[in-house]
Amino acid sequence: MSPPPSESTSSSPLSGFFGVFRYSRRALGLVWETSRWMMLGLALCTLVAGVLPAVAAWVGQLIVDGVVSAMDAHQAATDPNLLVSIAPVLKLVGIEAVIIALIALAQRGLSAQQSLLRALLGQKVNVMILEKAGQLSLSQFEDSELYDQLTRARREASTRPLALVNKTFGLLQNAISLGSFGVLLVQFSPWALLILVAGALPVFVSEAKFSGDAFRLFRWRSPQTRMQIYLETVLAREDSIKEVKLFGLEGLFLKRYRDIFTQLFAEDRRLTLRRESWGFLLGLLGTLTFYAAYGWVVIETIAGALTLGQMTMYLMVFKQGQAALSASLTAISGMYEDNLYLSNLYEYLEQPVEAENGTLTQGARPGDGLRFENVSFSYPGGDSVLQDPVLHDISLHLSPGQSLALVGENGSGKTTLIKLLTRLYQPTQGRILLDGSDLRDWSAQALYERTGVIFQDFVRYQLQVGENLGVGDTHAFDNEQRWQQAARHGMADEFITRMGNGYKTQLGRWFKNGQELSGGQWQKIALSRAYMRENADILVLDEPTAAMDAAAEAEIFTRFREHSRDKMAILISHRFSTVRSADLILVIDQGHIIERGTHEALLETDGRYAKLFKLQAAGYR
Ligand SMILES: Nc1ncnc2c1ncn2[C@@H]1O[C@H](COP(=O)(O)OP(=O)(O)OP(=O)(O)O)[C@@H](O)[C@H]1O
Repeated sequence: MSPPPSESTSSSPLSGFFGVFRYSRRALGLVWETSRWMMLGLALCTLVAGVLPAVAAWVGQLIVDGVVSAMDAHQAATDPNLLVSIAPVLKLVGIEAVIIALIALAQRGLSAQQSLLRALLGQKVNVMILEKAGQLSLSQFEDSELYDQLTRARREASTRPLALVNKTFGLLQNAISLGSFGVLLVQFSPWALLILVAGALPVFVSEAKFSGDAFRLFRWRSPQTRMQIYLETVLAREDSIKEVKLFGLEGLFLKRYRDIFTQLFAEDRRLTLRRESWGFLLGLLGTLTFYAAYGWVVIETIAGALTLGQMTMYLMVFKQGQAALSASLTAISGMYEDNLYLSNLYEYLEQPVEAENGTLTQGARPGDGLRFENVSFSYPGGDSVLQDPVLHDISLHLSPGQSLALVGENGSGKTTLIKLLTRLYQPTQGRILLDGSDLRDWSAQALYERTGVIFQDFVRYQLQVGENLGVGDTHAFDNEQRWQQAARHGMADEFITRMGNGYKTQLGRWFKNGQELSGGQWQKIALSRAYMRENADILVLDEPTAAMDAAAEAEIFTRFREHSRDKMAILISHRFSTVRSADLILVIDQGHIIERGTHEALLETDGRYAKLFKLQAAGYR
């Protein structure tokens, strides 16, 4: 593993400072879209909580000076009336109490709105992230950098945008307070204001720098964090725990998990210690300036230049001013981190999506079927440029009513061919035509509706049995009649009706009363899911019966042939018993078609197919 990026690459604190506001506008926009009323409420509470502390300090001065002059008047009076002397001061105390109550109200209002917004905004950002995920192509998903961005974005989706908004408002509130304190302080001396600001500046510079370092660290080590998340999943999920236990992998994986943590923690500790020590040293400067100003105010009061009330007010203003300033600086450095998070989020959200140009819902030559014309393909990314293409110069034609079987060793490219045919990837060379028109020109919707595919690694949804079928056709997701019809075709109805809740039985172990199915039963579910596509005329089964018993397999194919009589059927199988009846068999070897023909013709040729067939047949004898 390479070391973390050197600190020399960090941006200057000044550009960091201006960069701090880069995403504030977008974060505010997000809040505005989420709830206008709450945003206005936040602004109002911020204003109130910002202005009133200075007003309270000013009223405080009036009270102290009022008390002093009331005391003098009371002593000098020949006929002292206590009520008359204290009435004006008591009125001021009452006003001060109301102001403090208003500040408390504004702060409660802020925290109530913030906590409601946190939930709403978290949900909104998560939905945005997931919607975007739905638009990405398969190859984008397989790009590890994009996947990192997605993981990082999801990890802090519910907190960061609101944190940025809160800090922006907090900053605004403190800026208003500081401004109003400034108005009071300037009357004492403009230098006092300057001292206050200068004392706090070094802390800000160091905070801006360290937050930048923290984020770069966070970004740099995202692959390790992902490995940790992955190990957590493997060690704590029911679908992997069986193998982990039997192979005794707990110790091995836990060690790896701990090692990653130890390494990451060492970096964290280093950064935290540096950040806090610098923070303390530079913070001392702030304290020093505060006490210097304190001394100054005291001297001026003793010298008679300030009244007691003014002294109290200035000390309060100094104290609160400094608190507001350091809160602003912490907010700014926090905003810097939030900004870096948001930059990652928007980088992800703004990933270009492959334009969907196709609009065709009908081909140029309806009924022509599928054609591959000199198709070659390499997987994007990685070292694939240096690698041989996964498919070379593939040409084939399949008419409606015909069946095609693909045979070949593991990794020869059979599934890849299906991925191209379903437009999950685009050919690197050549083209694929459906009814005489390039697949690229077809509308995605029309294409998906015409194809029913079951991949080897079909998804086992932790939903009800019926819904596991319903996902095959979103228009009929809840349609129980259609579930039953599809299940009968896929031979799943028999075991489904025997289950406790029939089609409403929950599958998987994630939820209460969830039932687990056998491998073959899951395959029957997947197969039935493909049959949900009533209008599909291209049916593709990639190893659909590998986990089924021989009787079920034979029955499945009899039904499949009946169902696909006038359709295009494509079958991938390592079992020759299922392959032999196909109208056309292609033998693929390292991405090349090396033989093609019917079962009988291929046996006659006595090539690779004949050899493999005889090998398998011998195994059964
Ligand atoms: N997403 C991917 N990215 C990069 N390479 C891939 C990807 N998927 C498959 N490959 C590579 O492409 C080649 C063909 O894989 P493919 O899955 O098409 O084989 P297959 O013939 O279906 O194999 P099997 O019989 O084992 O299912 C393999 O060498 C594999 O390593």
